[in-house]
Parts: sequence; structure tokens; C-alpha cells
Amino acid sequence: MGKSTLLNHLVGEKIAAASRKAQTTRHRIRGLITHGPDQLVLVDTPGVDPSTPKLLGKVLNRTAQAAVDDVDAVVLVVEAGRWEPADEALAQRLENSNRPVVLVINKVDRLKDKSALLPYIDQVRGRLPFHEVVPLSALKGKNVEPLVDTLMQLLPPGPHLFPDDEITDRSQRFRVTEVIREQLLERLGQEVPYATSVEVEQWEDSGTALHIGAVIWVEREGQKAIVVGKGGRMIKGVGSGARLELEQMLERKVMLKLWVKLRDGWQDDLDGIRRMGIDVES
Ligand SMILES: Nc1nc2c(ncn2[C@@H]2O[C@H](COP(=O)(O)OP(=O)(O)OP(=O)(O)O)[C@@H](O)[C@H]2O)c(=O)[nH]1
Repeated sequence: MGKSTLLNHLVGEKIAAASRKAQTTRHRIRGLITHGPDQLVLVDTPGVDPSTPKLLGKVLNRTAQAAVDDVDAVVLVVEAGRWEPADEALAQRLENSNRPVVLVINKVDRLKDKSALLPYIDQVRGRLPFHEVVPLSALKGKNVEPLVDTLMQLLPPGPHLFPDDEITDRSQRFRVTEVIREQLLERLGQEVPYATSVEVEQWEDSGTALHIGAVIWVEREGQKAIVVGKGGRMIKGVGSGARLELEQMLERKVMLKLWVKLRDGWQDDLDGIRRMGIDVES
């Protein structure tokens, strides 16, 4: 859908892992936009997929539901030209949420025939009494500002919840794990990335560089071999790709060390899920 890409674009920096593979978002991440007296707190949620069998999937679905209960307005993101069964299921759930729902039609840059956009908007407008429908491209940053304006107008009056100059409630350490996870998602085949999780174990400033050590946890021995790759090629690629991104993000020299370790079945163990830093709604 492009929720993470949109969130990153809105706050102007990478705070959430985005990737071509579905269901990459695992955490509840807040993005912050402050314009003078107005402060918008954006909550990214994991995609809602009721068919996910693993306990991790169930936890993610609960996180998404709890996020809706917590907010003043909901942004439903769909892809231009499409209306998937999952979109319909979400729209139905939102109908009774008593929250204004803004429909974002993302990826308009992908539409080959631009004249198809207006009939599509007419068609989806009727699915729910949307507060507003905003077509945009999160990737290209096209028409993103009207979305911010619409959301700002929906804010209830109140004090700022976060400092004015912050763009996320998540720590730098967390953002580092997201950068590494994104590299894994980009470089590995379908199955393995979902079985991995990243944990920062070392964070030392030597003055000239920031030394970061992180563990990539996998569930099975075979996955370990894939993440390490032939002659360590995969893990080296992940490491150098992540290091370049981190140097840009942190605006300084970074020395990154990665280890791959085995932790059996963490996706099916609530404590394991918690240890990976994933929010578990009770
Ligand atoms: N062409 C195009 N691609 C986009 C756009 N927005 C996002 N994408 C791509 O769509 C893919 C999914 O984007 P994400 O931001 O990870 O989507 P998400 O909704 O957070 O996905 P989950 O992790 O499943 O929740 C990535 O490959 C993005 O680069 C867009 O406006 N145009």
C-alpha cells in the first residue's frame, strides 16, 4: 500500500522500514509533524491480515486494531485503480469506528492512463462516507501536502504531546534496526526476512565514529546460512548497504558489525516477540 513510504515522506526522513514485500511493518511508529500551533501525530500500523497464522501475525493485527481505537482520524491507504478484499474488510471495520476516515489513493504515478483516475475516485468514494479523498504518490511526494492540511484540520485543540523539533517517538537505536531490516527485506528471498529480527547490542561513540553492533536473529539453521550467504557475501552486502544509509541518517561515520544468531521459534513465543522489541497489546 505504501503506508511506511508515506509516513517517511511526510516527516521527511526514514523512520519506518518500507519494502516491496507485504507485511513488513511490525511496530507501531509515530511520525510527528509540527506546524506552529498544530502538531500532527501519525501512527503507522502493521498491515491487517486476519489470515496470518503465526502468533506474531495475531499480535500485529491487535496492534493495528488498538491503533484505530486510539486516534482522532484514520487514513486508509489503497493503491490507485485497485480495491482489494483486504481494503473492503478494513473499510467495513472502519464504518463503525466513529472516526473520520480519509482515503488516500496512493501510487497515482503508476497509473498508465491518467484519465482513469477520476472514474476510479467516483467509484471508491461510495464505499464509505469518507471525510476526504486524496490521490497522491508517496514515492514521488506528489500531492502529499493536501493530506497534511486535511489532517491538521481534523485535530482537536490541545497541547503538543511531543517536543516541536522531533520527527518520531522512536529512538535512534530503533531506527537503526529498521534500516538493517529494510536491507534484509530488499536482498533476501520471500521467506527468510519474516523469520528475522534485528537487535542492537553495541552502541559506542569513539569520537571519530559511531560503532554499532547488531544481531540478526533467525529461527532456523538453514535461514542462518542464507542470511550469511556464500562466503559471507549476503551479510556483507546487508552491512555495507545499511552502513551507507546510517551514515546519511545519523550524519556521521558509522562502523557497523552484524552477527547472525539462532533463536528457535521466536515468532510463536510471546516473550520472544516482546524481546524483539515488538509491541504486544494486552
Ligand atoms: N510507484 C510507487 N510505489 C510506491 C509508492 N508508495 C510506496 N511504493 C512502493 O510500494 C512498496 C510498499 O511500500 P511500503 O511503504 O513498505 O508499504 P506498507 O503499506 O508500509 O506495507 P506493510 O509493511 O505491508 O504495512 C515499496 O516498494 C514502495 O517503494 C508510490 O507512490 N508509487
